[in-house]
Amino acid sequence: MTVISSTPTPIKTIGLIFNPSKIKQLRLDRAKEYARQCGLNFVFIDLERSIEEQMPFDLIVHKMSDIHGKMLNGDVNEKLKFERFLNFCTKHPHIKILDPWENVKVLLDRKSTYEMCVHASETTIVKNLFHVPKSVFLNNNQDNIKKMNISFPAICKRQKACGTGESHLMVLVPSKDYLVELQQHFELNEPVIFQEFIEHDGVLIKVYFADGQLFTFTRPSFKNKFNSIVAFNSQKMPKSFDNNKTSTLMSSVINTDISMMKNQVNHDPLQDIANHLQNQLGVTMFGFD
Ligand SMILES: Nc1ncnc2c1ncn2[C@@H]1O[C@H](COP(=O)(O)OP(=O)(O)OP(=O)(O)O)[C@@H](O)[C@H]1O
Repeated sequence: MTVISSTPTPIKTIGLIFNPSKIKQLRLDRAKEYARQCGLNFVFIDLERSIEEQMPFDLIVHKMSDIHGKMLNGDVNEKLKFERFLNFCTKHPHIKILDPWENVKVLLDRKSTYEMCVHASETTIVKNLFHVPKSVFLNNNQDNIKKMNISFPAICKRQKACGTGESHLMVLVPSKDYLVELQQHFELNEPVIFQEFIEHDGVLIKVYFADGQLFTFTRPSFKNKFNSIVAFNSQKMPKSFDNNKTSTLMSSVINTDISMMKNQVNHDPLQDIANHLQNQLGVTMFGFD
């Protein structure tokens, strides 16, 4: 008699720290079943109680920046959760964290992210591999604003990259004449960044990078010309080229053009850029446009 024994797939436990809206948005509940088939056990970590009691974990994936943002806004409960997470990481250095808070925190600020990206662009083996739009940082949206050495159109963003809803509210500025209108969109003493608008014919390539693997998506974006101030939420950009979902400021190319564009995406330089950024930023999962 022949006995065939099938070796069970080794199960690794991944602890996930995401707020309920992110779990919904990323459909992590549904991903649980798929993960199981891949030998992964997804566990949603509850930061309201001891993380040790919820062990074991082989890896923890988190979006602590959301909790950090609320903590900075004075939420005491979120502060406790944040501290619980940091203490846990210190006490259990053998558990891999995606990504360590030390490395993630640099990305909370658009200025430090910008500086790292500029540094990466200047030190790449292949020079001119990527271009970081020229940017000027100001402590508020009116100081020296007319004198800044930047060409228009430009885009004005908050220096804080995440943590609050406002971090994602941005404004397109067609020319210097419109700078006065920014007061309606930003608090007077809010640090901002003015960045030159890079014409991209209304089409963006979103690149997501996870542990060496590249995923690209084509998304609608702003047309090259706009004649008034445009305030928008970067989290609510349309995901498809459907004419009904894009505004008149957005491109509305037809399906055949999109598939042509997708085919034209050259993955090799993108992979090089992602590798360089990963070395520079020290994070495993990130995205860029
Ligand atoms: N310098 C620029 N030139 C042209 N378009 C830009 C520029 N900066 C941003 N955009 C447009 O605004 C969108 C959002 O900007 P950006 O990607 O910088 O925000 P983010 O901080 O990465 O996003 P989020 O707020 O969602 O985290 C881009 O996807 C692009 O459509």
